[in-house]
Amino acid sequence: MSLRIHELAKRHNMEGKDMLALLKERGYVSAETKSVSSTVANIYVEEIEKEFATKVAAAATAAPAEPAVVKEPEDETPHVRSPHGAFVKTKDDVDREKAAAAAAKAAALKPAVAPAPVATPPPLPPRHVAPASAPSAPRPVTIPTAPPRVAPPPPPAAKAPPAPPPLPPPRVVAAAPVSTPPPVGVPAPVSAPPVIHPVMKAPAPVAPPPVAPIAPRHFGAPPVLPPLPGVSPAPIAPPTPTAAAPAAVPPGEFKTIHLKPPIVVRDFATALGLKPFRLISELNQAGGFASMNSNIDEAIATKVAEKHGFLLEIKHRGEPGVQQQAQKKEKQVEEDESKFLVSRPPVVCILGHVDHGKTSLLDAIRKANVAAGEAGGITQHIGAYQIEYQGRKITFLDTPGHAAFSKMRARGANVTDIAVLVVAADDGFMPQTDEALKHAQNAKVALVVAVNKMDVKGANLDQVKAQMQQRNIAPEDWGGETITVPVAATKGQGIDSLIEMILLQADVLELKANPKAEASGVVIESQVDVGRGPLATVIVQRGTLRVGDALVCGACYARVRAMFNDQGENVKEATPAAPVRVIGWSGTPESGAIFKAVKNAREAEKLAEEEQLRLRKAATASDATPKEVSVEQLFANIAATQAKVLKLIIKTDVFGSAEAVRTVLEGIKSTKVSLELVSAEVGLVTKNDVLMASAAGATVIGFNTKLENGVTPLAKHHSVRVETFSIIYELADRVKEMMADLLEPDIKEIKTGAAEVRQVFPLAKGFVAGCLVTEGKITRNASARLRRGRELVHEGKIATLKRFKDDANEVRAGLECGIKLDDFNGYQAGDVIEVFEIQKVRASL
Ligand SMILES: Nc1nc2c(ncn2[C@@H]2O[C@H](COP(=O)(O)OP(=O)(O)OP(=O)(O)O)[C@@H](O)[C@H]2O)c(=O)[nH]1
Repeated sequence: MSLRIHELAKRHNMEGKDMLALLKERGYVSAETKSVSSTVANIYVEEIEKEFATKVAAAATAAPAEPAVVKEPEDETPHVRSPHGAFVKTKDDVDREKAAAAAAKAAALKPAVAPAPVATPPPLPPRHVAPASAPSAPRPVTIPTAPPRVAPPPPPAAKAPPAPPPLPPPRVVAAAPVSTPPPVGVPAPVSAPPVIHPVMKAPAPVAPPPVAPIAPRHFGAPPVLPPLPGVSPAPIAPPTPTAAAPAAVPPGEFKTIHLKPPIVVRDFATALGLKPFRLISELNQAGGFASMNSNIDEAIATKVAEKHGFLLEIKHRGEPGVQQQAQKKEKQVEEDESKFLVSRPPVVCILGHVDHGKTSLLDAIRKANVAAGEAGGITQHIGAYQIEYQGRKITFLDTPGHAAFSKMRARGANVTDIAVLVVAADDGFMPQTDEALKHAQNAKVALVVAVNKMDVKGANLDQVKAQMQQRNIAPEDWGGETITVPVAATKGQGIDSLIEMILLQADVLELKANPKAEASGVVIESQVDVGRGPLATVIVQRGTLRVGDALVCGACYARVRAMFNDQGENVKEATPAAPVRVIGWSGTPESGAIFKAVKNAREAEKLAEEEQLRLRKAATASDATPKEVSVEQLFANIAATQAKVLKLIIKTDVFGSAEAVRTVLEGIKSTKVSLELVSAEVGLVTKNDVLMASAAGATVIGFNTKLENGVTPLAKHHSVRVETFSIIYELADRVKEMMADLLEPDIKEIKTGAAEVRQVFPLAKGFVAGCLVTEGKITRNASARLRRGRELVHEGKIATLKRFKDDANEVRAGLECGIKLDDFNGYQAGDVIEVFEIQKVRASL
């Protein structure tokens, strides 16, 4: 809401430009505002209205006290202060003046103020500034000090003392400019405008201090700020507290105010002791648009604060003070939490080289547990399980063994407290043993080495220990710190002591968690279950996870519908280190991802959506980023687009397998054929996968998963290849074959036989070579070449093959035969005729 300046002026019988000047002075419009058709905000319109109303009221109440004015003829200008501090007169004032002047005239018998201007009709609006071009225009200003020129000689006042002397000199000075047009506006109007007031701004040098004492009598209460130059503000009007506060602070006496970003107009105004609208006006003048809840730029806020006599200190988050406070708070939380910390079971993972016995060891441990009396439930593979040994629990991550799972293993090591490194006693350290050791060391987890297969021939514990020493993980009995346990997994030997050592290590680590905290933990693996939807096995690291909790995990969220332990039992809650399979996810969260419980499902969904958005943005941004391409790269890219592509849709049983397959496929390198994963998801191979493959020209690969009903006929109908595997090596080999099949086959020459020319026989037409077959067999119509020593003399086909006089289809090694090659006749004894077949073989990658 706003009002045009000229409209506002009209309401108050003012000229537009006067109103504009007034508004500018108040800071209600920008100093740059030039046009009266500009608008002024409603909030200021109201201020102006209030102000003018106050003045009218003040003037009205001041009227009865007026006689005093009569006694002060020198002060012909009973003043009301204009909204901007200038002196103005009300109609009553003018009437009183007239009466007073007449009385004075009569008394003083002195030629006085000319009545002429008074008579001049047009009720001059507020102006005292007469344009130079219109000197004849009726002027509201009369000069009391120079009356004789105009005034008709009035009858001399008998009793009046000489009147003029009391006139204060400034008034005379003030009068002078009247003849000069622009800067007039002098506070001495005798002739009066009928209405409230014109704006009469006293020029600085003119406005005299003597005026001051008079003013309050007629004063409303101008809420005005800047004290007029030359006019002491104090006696004129008690400034409003808000307006006065900033101006009251003398320079050098700055008070400091502390604010935290963002600096909001409302708060900032409160801190400065300003009314918000004043602050808004100042900010608007400084450029830009501010509203009550706008944030203010820190630099501008600092300046504004200084202007009002304050030093603004902005405390950013992360600044020492804030950080210290945060740390203190964190420490406090920790201290509070330490009260609730209780011992928790260790989380253990088993790492090692292929076939060194990880699975056997896990089985042996599980069996030991079963033997210890935990029997009953049918254990389920959920990626992790818990055993209880002598009343203490241990969580084992059931990690897969192949190198392809190294990514998951690496994450596994990060979730765990203790890594058991399995080393076969006969093989010793192998490449994957070192890789696993690296993961464990990077994850800074405690290490226990299980030297397995101690029962096999060739087991050499000392050799393994020596290798450990070389790797700076010397065993305890060799002066090092690494707990080393010899075991034979398949025979169950040493398993108890391995578990005891794990528990000992756990004691050393003093593993604790707060079961009362909000639940958080790590996803071990996830999959899609037909009927139950996405499932994820998680390990709770902190707090207690309960059915009904809302979880967020990256771009996925869940409301825990149900939870199952590794025995397949329905559980209502999971405490720290407990592995549980959670149902109720929106998708399949990634292995190794962190989940945490949040306030409610809505919050979880919101956070997950934000993450999805972030990921999408990141993907778009990376796609959009222009990359510098060299000419070589350009050609390489062109070649790449021409290269053959094998498109695959992968479906696996669990998320970890999908990653493993992906890793294996990434390992297939070829410059001729590239691989493109259209998708890699968890679940059954569905008809939808087939349709997608048909559209994309892809092949569907299932790993450890089955086909949905109807997939096979649909695939046949759409000529889509669907293949399933349960062994990852076979999958990799088959994919390599498929890739190679996309290439033109290589042509291979296979020598099938050779014959030596012994004698040359003339025929009716040409010659025939009498040969002895020296190797393989010679076949009619086979491709052949004739060599003489190293020289290739002729290449053609076996046109005629005779055994004695009869035609033969083939003649085997050790037999004699007659051979005629096409129309060749230049045989010589000793020549060798080689026979070969051309075969197309699968191209190499
Ligand atoms: N003699 C003997 N054989 C063992 C022992 N432990 C494992 N094996 C055998 O070693 C082979 C590999 O064992 P796994 O437990 O499958 O080895 P892994 O490390 O899990 O293998 P991946 O899962 O392929 O990495 C199997 O044939 C086991 O029977 C042991 O202590 N003694």
